Amino acid sequence: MAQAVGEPRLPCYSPKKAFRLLLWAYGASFAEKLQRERENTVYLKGIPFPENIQITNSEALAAESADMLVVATPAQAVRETLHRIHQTALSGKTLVNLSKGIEVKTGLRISQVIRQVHPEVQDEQIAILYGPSHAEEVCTEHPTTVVAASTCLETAKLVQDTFITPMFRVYVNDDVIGVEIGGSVKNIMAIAAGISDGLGFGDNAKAAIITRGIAEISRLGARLGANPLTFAGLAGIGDLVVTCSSRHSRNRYVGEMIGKGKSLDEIIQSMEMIAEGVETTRAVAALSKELNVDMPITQSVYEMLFEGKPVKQAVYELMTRDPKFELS
Ligand SMILES: NC(=O)C1=CN([C@@H]2O[C@H](COP(=O)(O)OP(=O)(O)OC[C@H]3O[C@@H](n4cnc5c(N)ncnc54)[C@H](O)[C@@H]3O)[C@@H](O)[C@H]2O)C=CC1
Ligand SMILES: O=C(CO)COP(=O)(O)O
Repeated sequence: MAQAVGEPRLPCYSPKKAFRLLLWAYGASFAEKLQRERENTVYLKGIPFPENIQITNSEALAAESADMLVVATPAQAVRETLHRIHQTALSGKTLVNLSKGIEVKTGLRISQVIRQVHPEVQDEQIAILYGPSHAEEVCTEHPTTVVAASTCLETAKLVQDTFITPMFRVYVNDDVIGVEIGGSVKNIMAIAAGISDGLGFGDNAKAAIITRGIAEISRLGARLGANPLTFAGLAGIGDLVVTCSSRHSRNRYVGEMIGKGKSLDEIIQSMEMIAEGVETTRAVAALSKELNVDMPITQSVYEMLFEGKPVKQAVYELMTRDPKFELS
């Protein structure tokens, strides 16, 4: 974009931080490819790695040499990945989770999975970094805001300090439950929003999904002990808006293809990347039943994805439920 004469120049490019980064990649051949090409041509083509990133396929090396570990595998793979790390490697270290989802086989949030696999890790060592942050925009330094949550504010602030740049603004929160529920359950709403797009519905329908979606997310969060205000924040409405409206969203894409009549299997086969909302729909549909929390959009997405309910029938059923009081 042309810059107007006299307009102050934005300090667009963040000063590089002096951290040494070791990226653990899944699969030896993928790790070698990344190290050789110095670029992730599969996921972020055209973005060269900064010089301070090295790649490894050794989880032992990655964990032992780090002061801070960042977990960013697909949610359902966090458990098996952490199992490969020896407990002594985590002593006194901060673990930052980016992975968004609820584990299907246990119904646990990712911080709970971390604690279950590594009981020696204390809650105070764990932080969650969530928010509206598509990698495609972060890596081109478009302004992005996220939230670092930990039960220990010092840990949240350490993560804030570590990740913040002029184009990547990090807030802190102590509501781990709210941040994890907001950032994970929004993926189900993104599938619903995509289905709406695939059916050719418009802005009214999208706004309805976002608004009734956050109501549903808040109900589940409140039942689990979250602070309701967190859902007005970056891992609540922020994450929800971006995922329901972005062209980068994989979950919205899955929904759009479902809305256009494709089967879930063929959509997933055709994708290189993970759409967390699919498995999280399974987990949250079960959790909402177990906890007796009314989550009609989640239930409907579950029926469309896994029980073959026709999309138009699902929309009709959602729209003709008993009339309700808005704030219930
Ligand atoms: N891409 C994005 O913009 C954002 C992603 N996230 C979250 O980060 C997590 C990862 O997302 P992406 O990097 O986008 O996914 P992706 O699908 O692009 O990459 C996932 C990575 O996990 C690896 N992987 C696959 N199976 C694995 C296994 N069994 N064990 C360990 N690693 C395995 C793959 O090799 C790949 O490098 C997800 O939970 C996502 O919701 C959060 C914020 C933004
Ligand atoms: O959580 C995300 C952005 O903040 C990624 O969402 P999608 O997986 O839907 O692309």
